[in-house]
Amino acid sequence: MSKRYDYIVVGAGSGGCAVAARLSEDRSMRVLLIEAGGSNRKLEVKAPLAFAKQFHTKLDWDYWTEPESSLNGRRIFSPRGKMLGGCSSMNAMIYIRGNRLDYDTWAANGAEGWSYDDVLPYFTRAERNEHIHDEYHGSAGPLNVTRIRDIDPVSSALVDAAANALHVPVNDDFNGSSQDGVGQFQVTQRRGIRFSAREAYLRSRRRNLTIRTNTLVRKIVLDDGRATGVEVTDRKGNVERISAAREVILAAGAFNTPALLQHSGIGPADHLRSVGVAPIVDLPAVGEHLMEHPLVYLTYELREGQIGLFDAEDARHLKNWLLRRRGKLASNVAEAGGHVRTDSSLAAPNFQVLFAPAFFYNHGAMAWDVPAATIAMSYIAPHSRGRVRIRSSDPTRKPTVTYNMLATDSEMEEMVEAVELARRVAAASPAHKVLGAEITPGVEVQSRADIAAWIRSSVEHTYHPSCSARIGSPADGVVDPQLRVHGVANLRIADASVMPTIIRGNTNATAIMIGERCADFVRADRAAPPTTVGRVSEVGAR
Ligand SMILES: Cc1cc2nc3c(=O)[nH]c(=O)nc-3n(C[C@H](O)[C@H](O)[C@H](O)COP(=O)(O)OP(=O)(O)OC[C@H]3O[C@@H](n4cnc5c(N)ncnc54)[C@H](O)[C@@H]3O)c2cc1C
Repeated sequence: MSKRYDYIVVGAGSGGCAVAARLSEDRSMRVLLIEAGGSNRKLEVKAPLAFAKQFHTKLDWDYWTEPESSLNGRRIFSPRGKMLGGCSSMNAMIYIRGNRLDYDTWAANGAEGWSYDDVLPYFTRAERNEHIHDEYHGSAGPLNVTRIRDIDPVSSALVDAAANALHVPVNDDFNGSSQDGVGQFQVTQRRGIRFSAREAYLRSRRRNLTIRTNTLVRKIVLDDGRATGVEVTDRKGNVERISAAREVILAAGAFNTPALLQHSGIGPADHLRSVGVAPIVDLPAVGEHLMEHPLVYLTYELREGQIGLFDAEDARHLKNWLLRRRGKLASNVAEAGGHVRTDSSLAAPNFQVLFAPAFFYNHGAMAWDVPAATIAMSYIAPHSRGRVRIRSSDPTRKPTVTYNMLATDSEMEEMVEAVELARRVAAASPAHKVLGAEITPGVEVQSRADIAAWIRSSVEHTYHPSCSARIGSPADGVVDPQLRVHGVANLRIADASVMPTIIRGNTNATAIMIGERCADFVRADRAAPPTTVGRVSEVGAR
């Protein structure tokens, strides 16, 4: 072992930046933050509109699922940020925390200390909201939250149409007393530029916080049931071991965190043996229970007089953004939307609707040659679960990912109803004044069976993989409510993989909240007096 730190945090994404920064507030603690990717100082990271230009580049882990059995065997592209800030440097910047019911359900099902009232102080501690100053928001935290300044008239028309067609309120704060309704999204930006977890937590350098980029963690080093460090490959390909005197904290995201555990011998023992990894802790839930939000895109041509973001790459818009940080390049594409129910008897919204004044289809990989808009429906209360499993003992190979998306009939029923609901919005006033012909699914797709077939052939996801190393008992979970990995001392997880079930919303704010909480759990354990670890026994029984 070459170097010693008190804490090693693996992964500088949403959760990892938060936990590393908070732990290093105590200047006597030496913290090492290790990131496989490099800098996030790139135009396609900073300019909000450009986020999809990162896909399939070196900023992206570029995951693809295994063939999905309910989706005609399609393999689904799943980008993941590989740079400082992780996915918060790649995402669409929507700031949503989910629904109160999500957290209260976590707590009711055994995640003690994770009710909405428990987590709210951590959301507000992390937040610096430029506009809203009430008991639901923070104004002194590191994460800047604002609204885009130049919302497109198409987005505003779709908000009004949704309120009219669906009889839901216009809501200017989905993170306040109610998540229901439609309106403009809050975003993690500052003055027209993306504000990732790196900008939030790593801007001021601390002598006791070391950040190593372009360094891949291969596995956790275990010694007699304890995590004592990590094994890494540096940018030159050298393999090195680094030790942690106190704890190792995994924050490598919902795909790579369970993969790292499995490479370290922590996971379903039979599977580990089958790929040549010696099991050390048989923990069957590692990599199981993966959840994601299925998403479909309804797209429409715009009527004459509307242009949306179609001309955003014109030089004058680039100039406007470069000089004034305003205009179309500051758009996060999904500028507005909200939370709705396909069945009014549901206890909470089951869909997030997203309005974009642009043609956004197949992850932005396709273009339409006249101005267009998108109404996307994200299924925020799904049931299906997938899994993440390493495919070999080689830590440089990506694991297999299977979402098992829309595996139940009831989920497909709700998706079909969501498509019908989106069409009601498109037909309502004032949307019908800005939207022209439907591009996808297209007017010929009308029966429920045809809509379901279209969904199977085109559904994607909302980029929110979660729950693959969830809080739960050793039988069906990976970590306890203080985020300690079962069966291994000095090892925690602080990223989206610990969510017991996926929240009804976008997952960046929650991953950051988890990082904030993890730091407090670590600090509380450090402050606690040492407890005995031995047990009494009869001398003769030894
Ligand atoms: C295209 C896209 C759009 C999205 N839009 C939104 C949105 O608008 N709003 C929202 O709230 N959420 C959005 N999300 C989701 C949200 O950003 C993520 O859920 C959140 O950032 C996940 O945080 P995390 O800490 O779990 O993981 P990540 O942020 O993914 O961090 C994991 C980090 O670990 C690093 N890492 C992984 N393996 C290793 C290893 N072996 N060694 C060293 N480092 C490693 C990775 O490179 C990465 O930096 C989006 C995501 C994407 C990809």
